[in-house]
Parts: sequence; structure tokens; C-alpha cells
Amino acid sequence: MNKQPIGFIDSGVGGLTVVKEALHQLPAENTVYLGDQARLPYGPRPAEQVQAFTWQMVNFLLTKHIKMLVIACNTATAAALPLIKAKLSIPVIGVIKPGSRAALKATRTGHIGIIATEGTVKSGAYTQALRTKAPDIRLTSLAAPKFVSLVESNEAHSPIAKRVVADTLQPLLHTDIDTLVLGCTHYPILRPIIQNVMGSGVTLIDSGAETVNDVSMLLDYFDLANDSHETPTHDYYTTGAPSMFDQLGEAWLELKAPMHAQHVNIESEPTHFVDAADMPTGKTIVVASKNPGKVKEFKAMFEPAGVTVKSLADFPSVPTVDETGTTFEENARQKADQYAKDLQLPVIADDSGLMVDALDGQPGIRSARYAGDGHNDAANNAKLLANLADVPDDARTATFHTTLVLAKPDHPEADLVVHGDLSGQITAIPRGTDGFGYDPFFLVPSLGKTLAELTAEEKNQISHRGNAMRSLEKVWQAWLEEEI
Ligand SMILES: O=P(O)(O)OP(=O)(O)OP(=O)(O)OC[C@H]1O[C@@H](n2cnc3c(O)ncnc32)[C@H](O)[C@@H]1O
Ligand SMILES: [Mg+2]
Repeated sequence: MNKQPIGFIDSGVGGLTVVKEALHQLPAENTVYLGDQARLPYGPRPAEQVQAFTWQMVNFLLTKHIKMLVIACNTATAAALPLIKAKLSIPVIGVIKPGSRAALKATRTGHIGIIATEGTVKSGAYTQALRTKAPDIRLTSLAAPKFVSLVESNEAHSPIAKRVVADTLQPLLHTDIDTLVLGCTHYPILRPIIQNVMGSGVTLIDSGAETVNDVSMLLDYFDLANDSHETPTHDYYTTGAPSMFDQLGEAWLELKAPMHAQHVNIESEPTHFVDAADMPTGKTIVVASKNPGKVKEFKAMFEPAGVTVKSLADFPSVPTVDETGTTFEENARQKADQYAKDLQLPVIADDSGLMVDALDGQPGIRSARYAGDGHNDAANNAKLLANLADVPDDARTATFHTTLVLAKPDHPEADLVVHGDLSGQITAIPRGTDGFGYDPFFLVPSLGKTLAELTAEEKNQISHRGNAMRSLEKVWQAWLEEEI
């Protein structure tokens, strides 16, 4: 007895045509499904990209402890099945061979038609699978790239669908094809229209449904079937919008209860096979910034200690957290706490800025948008100079400040907070070309240079951010390892 779920992956909702058959043929099995709707369609993508995306889906489903994987997508099967099969220790089943077998069984004229995505047609996977078994079989392949979007946009029963299907299948009419392989798991949703266009003399082969026969056989062969009498669970995940997934899925599977698909982000999953033995033993921390300069600095600190560093660029769909606090610390906490909660990973966030004494600490937390929303350094500098026009040299003192906050998911009380400062003076004339922001106007009196006249390394030795990082260096490891 094995209660672990069977995993199904597809570029969208099409793989549900396989799940439908699985629910029918294998009603005791637990299932987990992932549709990569955010990156659909797979059909026109290069094979290497389909392989990378497929690995990301597989790596996500492996975290659900699946006992068997069904690649319920012809494009992904064509591009990645052999690679994935070679690496995983669980049985992996694609949709192409079962579909081919059924087509050979069905044909009488010896002429089989195949409709599929461009990627599947180009791969020649069906031709190869069919010719291996029947070298003399006659085959006509046709790409039907528009069908996937018809299904995903819930147009499968509309008059547009009828027209598109009729136009696309035109080249197959008036041939002696008596069997047509629906070589994409989305296509069975269009089955009545396809059948109508092809006529009743043509047998349609649903590659996905045929696949479930193999799943059933392999469950028995490997003694993996679930013979418990508990009510099975069916979990659905999509990288796209769950509401759309639910709508299409509930209708197709004729569910009585709501589907409740969950949104997931798989973009940070590895794009290749990850051997459990190669998994980083350390932890992951996310830098709450897309600024590559900042990310690089944090990598230099964390990675030598075995910590994987990611940034917001690795999680494109996580909602942006606004800075609405009144202090650097409030802003940094806000970002760290919210991103940690959303990503369920430890996060480091920072907030920094320039405080000018003669301006009562302005621009302060508004440094990035001093001259208005957006990050316009030139406009910010111009406003700063104008406001300091009447202030004598010795009164133009200022401080750069950084607050860094490390947060763990759902435990804001355990935040680790460090600060760093750098004192200096605002010059009237800009000097130097390095750095960013207010650097050309920020004079470090002990060096007689502005920050823009220092190399990145020299700046880091004395800067507010460098000082905060040095404070953090002593304490972050203990904090990260501490269980809460
Ligand atoms: O929050 P992220 O996306 O990381 O980017 P940001 O530009 O808002 O970055 P900060 O909060 O760290 O900085 C706020 C502003 O303060 C100024 N600033 C901060 N550190 C600076 C430095 O080292 N040199 C010059 N200007 C700096 C600069 O104008 C920044 O846009
Ligand atoms: Mg900021």
C-alpha cells in the first residue's frame, strides 16, 4: 500500500484531461497537479527552455513526495521525458508512447494523422514512436498552435473555436486518415468540435487518457497502488491565476466541490536535476532588493558560509512592499517582515538615506524620491543644492545612514536589526564619477574626497552600508541558525 500522491505536470489545464481519466480509472489514488499557466504556451518555445521549465515543475512536485510522475504534456514529454526518466528514481510516464500505441491499434487504413503543438511536431517524437513499431505506417503531422489558447481562455465552446478548428484541420480532410492522435493534452477539451470537423469515420486518440492505462499498469507492477479506504486528496497548483484555473478545471472535471487551486511560484526551482546529496545543507536568504550591486555585496558575506542568496529578481510575482514607515528601521522592518511572510524564507531588507543637519535631517527616508516619485539622482541632487544655497560650508554637515533588518517568516518579534552611519559634508560642486545617488556631493573630510571619488572597495571600507554590514557580520550566523 502506498498513499503517496501521483504527480501530474502540464503547461496549463490540458493535463487535467489526463487527471480526469485517472480519477475515473484510479479513484483510490491521491493526486497532485501542477499547471505552469504563467509561462504558457510551451509549444512555440525552444526545447532547451521547455526542459528547464519542466525541471522546475518536477522539482516542485518532488517536494510533495510523489510516488510516480506523469508528464501530462506532449511538448514537455517530447523535450524532456528521457532526461527526467534517466534521473528520477520514481517511475516517469509521458503521453506520447501510450498515444502512439493506441493509434496503431485503431488504424485500418494504415494512415494516421497527428495534431500537436509546433514543439511536439518539430521534435518528431510521434513519428519516431510510431515508426519504431510500424516502419511502414503512413503519417501526416499538423501543428495546431491556436488550440491551446482557445482552451486556456475558456473559448472551447465558442463559435470562434469552431471556426479555428475547421480552418486548422482543413489539410487533413479528403485524405484516407482514419485515426487522428490528439497529440496535446489540451485538445480533448475540443474533442466534439474536432470530431465534427473530421467526421465520424475518424477515430480520435486521446493520448492523455491512454496514458492512464500505463499508470495503472505500473502501479501494479511496482506495487505502488493505494489500497487504503481513506478518501483520496486531490491538490491542484498553478503558477497563474487560481480563479481561472478553478473555473476551467471544475467544468472539465465536473467537480461537485470547489477545486481551490493554489498559486505557486516555481521560478526559483532549479532548472535541472538536483541530487538530494548535492542539496545545499545550509539555508537560503532572500535580499529584498533587485539592485544587483546590493545583492552582490550580500552574496559576498553569506555565500562563503554556505548560505544560498536569492533576490527579489528570483521571485518576479511576489507583490512589492511599499515603504510607508516614518523611520529607516520601520521601512526596513516592513519590507523584511512582509517579504519573509510572502516567500516563507528568511529575508534581509535595508533602508538607507542621507540626513542633512541644516535641513533638519532631510531628505532622510525620502532620499530616493526627494525631488518626486522615482529615483532621479540628478533631480534629487539639484533640489539638495538649492535648499543648501545659503548654508555656509561649516554648517553643511550630513550623515548617510543604513538600517539592515533580517526577518524570519511570521516572527517579526525575532527580527535582527543593525545600523551603520557615515559622517561628512555636502559640497557645493560635484566631484567624481563613481558611486550613485548623492555620492558626488558627499565629502568625507578625513579623506578630502567625495564618495564618488572612491573605488567601490574604498567606499565600502568606510560607508554607512559597509559599517552596517560589519555589525551584521558578527551576529547573523547565530541568528539564522536559531530555531524559533
Ligand atoms: O530599496 P532599493 O530597491 O534597494 O533601492 P533604493 O534606491 O531605495 O535604495 P536605498 O533605500 O538604499 O537608498 C535610498 C536612497 O538614498 C540614497 N543613498 C543611499 N545610499 C547611498 C550611497 O551609498 N550613496 C549615495 N546615495 C545613497 C540614494 O539616493 C538612494 O536612492
Ligand atoms: Mg529605499
